[in-house]
Amino acid sequence: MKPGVLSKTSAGRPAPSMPKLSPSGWILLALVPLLAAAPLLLPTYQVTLANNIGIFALATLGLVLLTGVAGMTSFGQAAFIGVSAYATAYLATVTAADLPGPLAWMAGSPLAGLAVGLVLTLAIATLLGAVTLRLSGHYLPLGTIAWGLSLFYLFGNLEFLGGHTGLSGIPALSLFGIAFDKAEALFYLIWAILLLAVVATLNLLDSRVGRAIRALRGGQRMSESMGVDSFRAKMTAFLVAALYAGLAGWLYAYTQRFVSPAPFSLQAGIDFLFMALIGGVGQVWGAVIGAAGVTFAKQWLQDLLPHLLGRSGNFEAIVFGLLIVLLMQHLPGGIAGWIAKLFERRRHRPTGAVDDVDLPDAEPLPRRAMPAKGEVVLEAKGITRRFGGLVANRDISFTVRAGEILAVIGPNGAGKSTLFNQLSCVDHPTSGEIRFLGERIDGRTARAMAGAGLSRSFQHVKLLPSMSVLENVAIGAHLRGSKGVAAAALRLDRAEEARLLAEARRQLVRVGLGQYLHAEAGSLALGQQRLLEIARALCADPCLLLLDEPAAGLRFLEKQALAELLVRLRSEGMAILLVEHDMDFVMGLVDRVYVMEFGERIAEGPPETIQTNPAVLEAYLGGIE
Ligand SMILES: Nc1ncnc2c1ncn2[C@@H]1O[C@H](COP(=O)(O)OP(=O)(O)OP(=O)(O)O)[C@@H](O)[C@H]1O
Repeated sequence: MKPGVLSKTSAGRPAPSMPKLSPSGWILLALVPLLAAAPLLLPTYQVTLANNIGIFALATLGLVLLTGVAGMTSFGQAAFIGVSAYATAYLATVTAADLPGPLAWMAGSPLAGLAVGLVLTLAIATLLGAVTLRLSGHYLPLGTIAWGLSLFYLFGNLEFLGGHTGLSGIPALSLFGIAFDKAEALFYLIWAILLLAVVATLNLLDSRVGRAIRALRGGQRMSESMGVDSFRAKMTAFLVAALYAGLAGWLYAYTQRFVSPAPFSLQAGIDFLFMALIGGVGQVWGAVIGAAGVTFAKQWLQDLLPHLLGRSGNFEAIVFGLLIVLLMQHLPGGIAGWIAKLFERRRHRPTGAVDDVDLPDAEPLPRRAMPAKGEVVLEAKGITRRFGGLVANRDISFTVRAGEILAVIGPNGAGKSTLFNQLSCVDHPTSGEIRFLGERIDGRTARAMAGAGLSRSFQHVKLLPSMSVLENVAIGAHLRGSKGVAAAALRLDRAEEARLLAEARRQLVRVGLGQYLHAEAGSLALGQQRLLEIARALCADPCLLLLDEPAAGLRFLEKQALAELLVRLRSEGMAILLVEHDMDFVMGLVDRVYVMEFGERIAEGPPETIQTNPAVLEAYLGGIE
């Protein structure tokens, strides 16, 4: 075993003697020699087809990230390719005299075409993203449709871009003295870029930023509460997708040596979505499979159908549509998803993220300064929350101190959830103040509070069921890392990533889930999922834990384990506030109880006095056993 590498014996499995190759590693190992030999063995016609597949796969890869992983549907991928292809074609065909003086050097330069194409694509994506990504629902798909349509007509109407006839006469690509004038030479360039993009995407998904992007599918309330900037994560996915489209556009211009508006139409944008869907939504290799599948299927239908149905109609589109419907019905995860299902023993990494390798024994992350035991951590001062005429919380005041557990109880509709939402900064009081470590926090965002040391769990468990337990918990440590997209794509984040995962493992061991690190989170029992949420909250290194009905749905032994954990956390100086229905659980555990009814306080004190308080017994109709 390598020094500095922990075996998985803590997870109950034997220590492997050498690092294992990931499934993607095996695919690459098999693919590289095949790709190296392909142009030498295949006829030029098929090499050209493979070049098209490579370019389509690059654009589809962006959609896999954007639509498959991050859950944002875009019809505009073809339009992004068009921007870059036109920029490349224009600069490749324009003469120096036609450009303004300082830009004259760009005429005929493929690298200038690449740079301008990428800059334009990213600038437009930034603008479009800024307008649509903050909006929920159908705004992004609609925005990309509008953008795809308008760009298509723009290309056709701009005189200097050749109008509907397009730009032709693009010279063969020549880079650093190497001529890419034949399909075979272009093949190596296209597939090298594609494989690099695949590896960069796999790396990105297997990182702190990648987890933030993948967490978008689990609902933003959860990820924002863990300190993830959802808008930034969306923008990252959007820009990476646009970057791949930009690269595809540059390659397209030099492969076809001619550009016109038709290949960048809305229809083409839809075709790219089909490629992503057929290949496998969320599967990085699905981009390659989808691009190849759709290209071959279209080719095959074009050859076959005229023989079967005659030459009078365009039947390919109809048969192709039917094939897609059938495929989606029978293989909703696409072809790559189906293959992954066949091969993977545990399907917990749909995006090809962290492989089942040992967790490095990393240096612990720095911890925040914790308040001294007894110090007031949270203070509610006269909180009132009105919904129109309804007063859900009226003049609520209490404190929670470091090393103390406070339970907020009350019958249904008492206003507990409303209070919890305000304390966790998801909602804000109509009047009154909330102070955290002495600072006023009402009005702040849940994300800001995650950074300040307030961490929470959810009444209805919010996790990413197809992600591993370890990765789910590592989302909690998001703010304790700082490496960005480039570092992740280039694998320069490994030391930090090791520390984040080691922290996630430490918290999982702490809550008693140490043997489930690599299990799919969705496969855990509800009680274990609640513990996972607590481990995720602890990963943020909080000084205040807000737990929303943590014992709901738990079996007796699970409740006992949870109570033991909370007692341990309290003894370590954690301030804990829990909203709970389960009286047995609360009374045996907490230091103080705050009882609400109809939005108001009816009692407050230690469990012993609360249990015999007449107002409380009355509120609970029948009393507490
Ligand atoms: N967004 C809202 N708009 C209008 N009324 C609301 C809203 N949220 C809560 N309420 C009302 O506020 C009151 C308190 O609701 P709340 O969900 O806080 O109670 P609770 O004690 O958490 O109940 P339960 O134990 O059933 O979850 C209820 O009458 C509820 O209908």
